[in-house]
Amino acid sequence: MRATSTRGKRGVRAVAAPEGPFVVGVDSSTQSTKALVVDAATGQVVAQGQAPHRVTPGPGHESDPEQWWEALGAALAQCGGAAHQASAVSVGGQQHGLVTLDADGRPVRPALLWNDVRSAPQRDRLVEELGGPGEWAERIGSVPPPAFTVTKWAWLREHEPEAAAATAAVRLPHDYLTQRLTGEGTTDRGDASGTGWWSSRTESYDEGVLEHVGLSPALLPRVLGHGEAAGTVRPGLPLPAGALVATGTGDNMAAALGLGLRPGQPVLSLGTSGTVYAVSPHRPADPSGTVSGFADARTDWLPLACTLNCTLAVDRIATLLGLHREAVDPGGTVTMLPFLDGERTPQLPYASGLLHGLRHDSTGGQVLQAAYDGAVFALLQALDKVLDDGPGGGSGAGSGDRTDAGGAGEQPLLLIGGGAKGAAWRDTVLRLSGRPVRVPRAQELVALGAAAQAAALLLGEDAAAVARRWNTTEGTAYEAVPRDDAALGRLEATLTGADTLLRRP
Ligand SMILES: Nc1ncnc2c1ncn2[C@@H]1O[C@H](COP(=O)(O)OP(=O)(O)O)[C@@H](O)[C@H]1O
Ligand SMILES: O=C(CO)[C@@H](O)[C@H](O)COP(=O)(O)O
Repeated sequence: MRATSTRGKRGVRAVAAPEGPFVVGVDSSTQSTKALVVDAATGQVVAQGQAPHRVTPGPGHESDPEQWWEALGAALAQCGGAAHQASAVSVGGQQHGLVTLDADGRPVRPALLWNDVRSAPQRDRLVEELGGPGEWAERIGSVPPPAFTVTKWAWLREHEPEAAAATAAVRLPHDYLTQRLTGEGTTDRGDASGTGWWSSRTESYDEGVLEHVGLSPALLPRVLGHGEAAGTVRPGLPLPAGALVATGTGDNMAAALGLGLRPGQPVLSLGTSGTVYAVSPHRPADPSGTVSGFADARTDWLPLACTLNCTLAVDRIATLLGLHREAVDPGGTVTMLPFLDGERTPQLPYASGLLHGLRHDSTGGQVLQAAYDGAVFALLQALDKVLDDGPGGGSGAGSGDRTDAGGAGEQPLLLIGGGAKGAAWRDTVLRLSGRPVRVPRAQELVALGAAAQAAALLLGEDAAAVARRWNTTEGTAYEAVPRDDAALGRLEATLTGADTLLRRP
């Protein structure tokens, strides 16, 4: 396959002396916090740091929010003096997590994370009790999967009523960190749209849903408008006191900003979660529940499908096989559905991993390749639905802001997230999608998007325009290869054939 490198005049890897001012972008995601100090003029990353998070193993996935705050301090400390010169900061964070705070602003219990599927029974009940999938899609914009905050709050009330009763404030991960910086309870429309209690129809909290789950709106943060400031950094924190704090947003919305996405441009992100999404001028409302109808961090929409099993699941299979993650072999008849955490796309919260088609001559490398194939297959199955979403029959249809790269079928998939660094991931996406792929050279697109949001607030610009000015999509382009329809057919047949097994609680 042929690869070509694209390079703009002022790429994010420019080596010229920074012009300033400096801004800080933060990605507080599932596995770690990453902080970038960025030159607002050029997008050049002048310093960066990263510190890990602990996630509980087992049926539930939880993390202590205090630990995210400590990780943010550690990541900023690694940035050295540059962080102390920052004039603005913004925080992108993993979506959906339920952070419950007491009257003193301290966590009542660890946060329930997006990939914790224990709330699947509460989810099923909520969808039924409030009018069914069609009503949820029309009213909220999404049929909530067990990832959404509303299902986690329902789980908490049922399983730990004393923790729910002690809760004086409910926050999302990025809200929690923003509040630690500013002292103010704020959020943005992008992250709010993943709670299940923010209506994309009215663009406000849905009091009917909140009443149904016994949550007072007074416990929720104020939803800031696009471009509004969340506040300023308080004294005594690991950033300059008085620096501006932008709204922040969910990690996928931040990456969309970081790429300066135009409507219709598809993105495939390979991290703890796998996601496929595109910016759209149309409000999504998918009653099948495959596409979450998120708002983006500006004034558009972000139809998105998300899998629970992506890089961590494939790395786990590699470890079980005793293989390096790149040690894949082509060919063979093995199929794997690597649903180690249950799955959200397809909607199989009770599923576990499934291996099929083993023969005497199957190699370990083929089994590993099958894990990559299964993870990518789940994402690609949802991609067409993501791109078809909206009344115009395509996420870019009717938009004056449409990319000039031609029809949706010809658009390269932008491949981002930690997995985009790996050849096995990239080759699997090329082989199963049949699409051209582009891997931006800039690697931390969530943190870069948050930095663009901070720069936009500081300079009075639009955040996506800032990212475009920074040339963040510059990178290596890979030509399309013929799609491996045989492998896709085997996966489809395994998924259909094992349906009963995969649905069993
Ligand atoms: N060189 C690499 N090749 C392939 N995968 C990689 C490489 N480096 C990191 N990863 C993968 O990236 C994942 C982390 O991606 P990231 O987007 O940072 O996750 P998250 O934002 O969910 O915390 C790890 O689980 C790991 O499997
Ligand atoms: O649940 C979703 C999106 O709906 C996830 O994409 C989370 O936002 C977690 O992201 P990562 O930590 O994997 O980046």
